Amino acid sequence: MRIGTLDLEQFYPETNLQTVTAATLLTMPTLVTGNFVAGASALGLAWVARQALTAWRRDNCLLGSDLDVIDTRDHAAANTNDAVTARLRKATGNHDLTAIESRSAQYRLLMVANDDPAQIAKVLPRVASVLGVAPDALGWIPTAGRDLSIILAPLERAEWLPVAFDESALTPGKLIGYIGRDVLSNHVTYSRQDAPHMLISGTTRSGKTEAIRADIQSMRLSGLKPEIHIIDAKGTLCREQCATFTADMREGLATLQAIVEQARERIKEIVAVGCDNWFQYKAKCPDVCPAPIMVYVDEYPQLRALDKETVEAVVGELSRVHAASGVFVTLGIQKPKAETLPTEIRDMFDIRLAMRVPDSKASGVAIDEPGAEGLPGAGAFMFRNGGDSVVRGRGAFIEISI
Ligand SMILES: Nc1ncnc2c1ncn2[C@@H]1O[C@H](COP(=O)(O)OP(=O)(O)OP(=O)(O)O)[C@@H](O)[C@H]1O
Repeated sequence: MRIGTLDLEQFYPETNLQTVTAATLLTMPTLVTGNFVAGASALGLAWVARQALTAWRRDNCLLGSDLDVIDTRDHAAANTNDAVTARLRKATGNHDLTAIESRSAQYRLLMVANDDPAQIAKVLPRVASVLGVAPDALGWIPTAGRDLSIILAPLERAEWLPVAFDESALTPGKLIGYIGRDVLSNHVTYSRQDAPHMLISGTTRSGKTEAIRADIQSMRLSGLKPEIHIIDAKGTLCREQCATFTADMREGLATLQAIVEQARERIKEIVAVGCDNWFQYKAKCPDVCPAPIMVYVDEYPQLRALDKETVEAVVGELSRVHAASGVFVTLGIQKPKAETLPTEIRDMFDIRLAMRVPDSKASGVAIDEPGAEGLPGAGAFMFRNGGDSVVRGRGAFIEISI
């Protein structure tokens, strides 16, 4: 996912000289030998492949996936931006264009109804100057919906809007986590049923603690009465309502070992009634199925430093062997490193939330791609759920709830 890189070549596949030349050279031998049908088919195939690649690159330019048509009601008050509208009309000669401005947490969004994204792409650098931002800081979604393009201009930090924790995005009876809102202001959520364990990365002041708080709140609001255990070396999560809290790593390890015992017993119970996992068990035997157990370990490397082998064995058993037991683990980590988070463990943590991390290597460990090192902090995130593409946005600020 890229925000702000604007490559005009993406919008002119038909006139891309290199592609046409390469395809012509490739098909030359068949044409020379007189096999015109094979030559023409190869040329056609090259053209179709180029079109498909272009569409893919264009659609992945910002969000990495197809977008639903934007529901403007979800955005903060939308207004026509006259300066941008005038500049767009002048630059394109299209007097039907109107830029509607709204805001997401960190961006000013300009929605432009149009049937020719290329026309707007060409004038984006000039629009950037009207908005007072560098052209490469502009985000651009050329195919945001039917005849709709969206230009994203980053807001000054002082203008950022906090994202309220919005309970309406959750579903009672389901373990849905509320992350926050993406760059277009859509809710970002995930389900523990799709992937049980979560990794939250972020340096100091990045918003990691707030993200953990939002997750705990989400789980509580599921109505499934989760049993919450918190192991937090810094102690900042001590105000959360929970079954156990400790800032002492030895005690934390003992808590995890006790939970592993419970997980082993649960798996026996689940298998005995012919189920594969806790969710099936819950659906089949709601009266006897035990509550979900949520474990939050903030600053995991500190716990690991206590006794590397034992901690890894316990976290490995919980996350891998007993992943179906209804025990859900969330690890918080400031500086994700391959040494402290070996692949065997990391691979079990499919829900990845990265706030700002120290460098691109850490971003690679946190979210399997660079970028989180450039996040501005205070809740700005990159989020990935399993194999899905990364979503950018701003995390919920739990103090404000809807
Ligand atoms: N989602 C958010 N929206 C707005 N502001 C936020 C958000 N998350 C965090 N902040 C701001 O950033 C500050 C630091 O957040 P938080 O305590 O979560 O950071 P942290 O990464 O856990 O840092 P530390 O490791 O130092 O505790 C908060 O006090 C708040 O002012």
